[in-house]
Amino acid sequence: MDNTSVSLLILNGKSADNLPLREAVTALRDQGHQLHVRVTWEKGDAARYVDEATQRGAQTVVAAGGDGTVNEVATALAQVEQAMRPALGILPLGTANDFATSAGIPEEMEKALALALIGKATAIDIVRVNDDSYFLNMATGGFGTRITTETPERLKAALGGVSYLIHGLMRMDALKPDRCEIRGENFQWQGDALVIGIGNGRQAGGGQQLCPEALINDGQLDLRIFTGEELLPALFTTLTHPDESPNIVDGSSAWFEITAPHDITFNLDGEPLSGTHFRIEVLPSALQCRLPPDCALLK
Ligand SMILES: Nc1ncnc2c1ncn2[C@@H]1O[C@H](COP(=O)(O)OP(=O)(O)OP(=O)(O)O)[C@@H](O)[C@H]1O
Repeated sequence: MDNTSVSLLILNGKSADNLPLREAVTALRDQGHQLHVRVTWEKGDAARYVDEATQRGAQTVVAAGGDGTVNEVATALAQVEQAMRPALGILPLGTANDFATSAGIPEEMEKALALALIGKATAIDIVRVNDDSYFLNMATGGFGTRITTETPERLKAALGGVSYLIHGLMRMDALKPDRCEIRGENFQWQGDALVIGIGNGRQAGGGQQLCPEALINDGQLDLRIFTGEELLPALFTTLTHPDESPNIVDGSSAWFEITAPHDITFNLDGEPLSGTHFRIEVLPSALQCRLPPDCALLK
């Protein structure tokens, strides 16, 4: 890529007041990059800015925010005609940044922005759920009418690790195992599931490796089902001694179909989706993403 290429940076408004980012943008502009910055106010703004980027013929759209921002930008990019689709760059500015962290994106602002603008673009998979929902990193699902997909902001800031995972994925008091059937290529399972993790990427919930072997360019999804009655013992054994846990079922497939008599709520990189039937399907090599050369998520 040359310095005359056009890039558009979509910045989550929550992170707009960020001096290191301002300095990094200035530094890259001084190097000759045509970099437009757009700030979001609410859901839907990212998609509108991706439209603008496409109309400008931008080579790159940078998602500057957390996993939810990356998801919104990636979802919008996946719907752009392939020939016109800009590459995705990522600037981690969220609370958890699970995708960026596991992909090895630098935390330092200028390095991350340089990678997002001029790093080598690699084809990666994105995942479609039913007709029009997508995720790039991970879908986590469970039963319970009061399942929340968002941790209250202050709690999120105060808690890390497992506490965040538990609160972020689902509220303990609402979670109960329930019957479901999961099918994939050469995979069939029926039973009481407590939590279902389907990974294109590896980690969710602030650093928890739910699908530790997942790769984002292998055309496959990694599935991990937590069975058993209670989340805490299951999670504890899983996260500390995954090989010994009796409460885990693993699978791998390019698609999974999940059906249940009662509503399941899936958290798709932060976006909730409820229903009794889900078809979750990998779209191989659907996005070009600027990633570090030694990215652990690439095969
Ligand atoms: N100006 C804004 N203020 C508050 N929320 C916003 C704003 N602009 C967009 N959003 C919403 O923020 C959500 C995405 O937040 P994002 O995931 O980037 O941050 P985060 O929750 O801190 O990240 P992480 O999931 O990595 O912890 C989306 O639902 C988006 O619609």
